[in-house]
Amino acid sequence: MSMMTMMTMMRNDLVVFICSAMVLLFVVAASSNSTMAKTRRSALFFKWEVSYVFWSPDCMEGLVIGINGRFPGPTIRAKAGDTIVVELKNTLPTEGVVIHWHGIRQIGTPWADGTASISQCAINPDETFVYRFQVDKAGTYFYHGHYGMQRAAGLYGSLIVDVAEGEEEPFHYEGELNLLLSDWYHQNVYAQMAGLSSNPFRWIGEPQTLLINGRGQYNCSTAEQTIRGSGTCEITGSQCEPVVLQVQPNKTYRIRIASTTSLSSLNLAIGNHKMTVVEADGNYVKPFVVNDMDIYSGDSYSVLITTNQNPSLNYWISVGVRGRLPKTQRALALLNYLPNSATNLPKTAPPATPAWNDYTHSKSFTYKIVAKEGTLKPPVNSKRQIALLNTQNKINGCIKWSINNISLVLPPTPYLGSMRYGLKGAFDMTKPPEKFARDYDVMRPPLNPNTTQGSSVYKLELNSTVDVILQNANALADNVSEIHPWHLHGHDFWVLGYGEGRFGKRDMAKFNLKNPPLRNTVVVFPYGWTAIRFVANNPGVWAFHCHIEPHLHMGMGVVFAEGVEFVKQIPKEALACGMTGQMLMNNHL
Ligand SMILES: O=C1O[C@H]([C@@H](O)CO)C(O)=C1O
Repeated sequence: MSMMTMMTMMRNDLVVFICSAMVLLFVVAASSNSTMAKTRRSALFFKWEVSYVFWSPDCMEGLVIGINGRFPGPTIRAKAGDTIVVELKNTLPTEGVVIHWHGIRQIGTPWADGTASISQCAINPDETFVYRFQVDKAGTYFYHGHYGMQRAAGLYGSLIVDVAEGEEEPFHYEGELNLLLSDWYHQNVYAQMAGLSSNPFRWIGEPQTLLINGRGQYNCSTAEQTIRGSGTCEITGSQCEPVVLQVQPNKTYRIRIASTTSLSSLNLAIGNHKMTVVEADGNYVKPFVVNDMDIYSGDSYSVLITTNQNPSLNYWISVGVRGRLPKTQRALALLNYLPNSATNLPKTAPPATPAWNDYTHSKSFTYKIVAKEGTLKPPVNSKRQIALLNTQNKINGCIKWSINNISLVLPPTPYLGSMRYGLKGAFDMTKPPEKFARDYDVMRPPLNPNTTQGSSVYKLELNSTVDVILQNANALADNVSEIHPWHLHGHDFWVLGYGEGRFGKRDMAKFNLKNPPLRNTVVVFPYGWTAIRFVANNPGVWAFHCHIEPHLHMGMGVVFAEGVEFVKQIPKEALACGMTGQMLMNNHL
């Protein structure tokens, strides 16, 4: 099919749907065959425009990157097996954009992963790109910008996938609530990026505000007063109005929680209510009960709560910072037992966030996460073990993060196109290191802080089982080692284990092969290691990186690729830049 025909078809499809509504949602039954009645597949169409919007996420006006004039972006709700089609128009005046569908594996559609320089060319201003992919697995997901630091600029929203028609979740609930957590900076991301690349280095610092569903309250006296409406900010009816979750007494609710923070690791607790964790990153876990939970950037969870407390009261939902000395006021939302008024404030103070450096507490939560019975088990052996040491380093006096002494810089031609068409020189073709020096002391700052930059790729044998050991270390300053949540694109992985200090061969004996949780994001604790296993069975090129936005910007990531020769139907729009763009101009693709 020619490019023109394809574009015309796409346009014709959409012409039918264009109407005055900003977001169009059409459900098209794709199969009504009787044998498939239970697994009816639908296509859901969305028409989005990305633009700058003046918004007051925390009662202070700033500029966000919004979708269809709103922040956060619209929630997508689909059923497992559905195809999502997002026609994304970039109306940012002078910069490109892409959207990553976090947690969706993009099986067979690696070009729709939404990673600039990896899966596609950034969409130019005034141009449109059509993402078309299947959501194959029920769960709690989200989407976000994956170009520069556009996620931190507010380009994100929820993506919720229900079980396929006729199927049931393995737990029962009567109502559902959704909390998309994020952090917010008053400094714009362009100034943040410039600071991160400057010498002397300018760190972004802690966020001004934590947001719940895009709402927070900066400098509004105390958040408690804010909810009461007696703070220093004008709250009522505004964009920063606190979130109120309405519930009926004596029912079970599923709360979906996801974090798309730029920096902060979070802890969430609900006054008087225990939470039963049942899902993590779109995979069921063996249910366990907690009073509070940690959520790292890139994580998503579902918890069940039962509204069995005193029905004449309302309760606080409190979100605070973990792992870094908190300078940001905790965020509060209200669990509002109906028919109580939401102005009826809880009698007790919001639940306290555990001490920021109480890692024992964090570890005890993380270690409780194991797979629900019946979850796919990992292969017993792996074919290859890649050890990735993260260090904080310097290049020409600028601070970087490196993996095995390479700080990731992305090439101008997206890998997917350059590898698919075998273009030489599109990126650094040397093999990146699989190990780090035996005598590297992870407990001390690097002896030689200088590092190198690179764009090399870990090529994985298609369908092979790969183990990755994420090894944390001391940063540049003495006695500092930070939390890093690592996110893998294109796959779920099993978390085989965690440990303290430097990983050694003996630690393999302790790998959990019985019920390791399947996830797409996992934390590496300070001075610790985390081991994961996955099967490289999804042809494409996939980022694996720290989900802390400034850390990725400073080079904290690697690129995996498998079976790229089998990738089909990369839309030309995904290739229209760099060397693949030149080939298109010369009619060679
Ligand atoms: O990447 C980072 O840089 C700063 C600090 O290490 C240097 O100023 C910080 O806290 C980070 O997480």
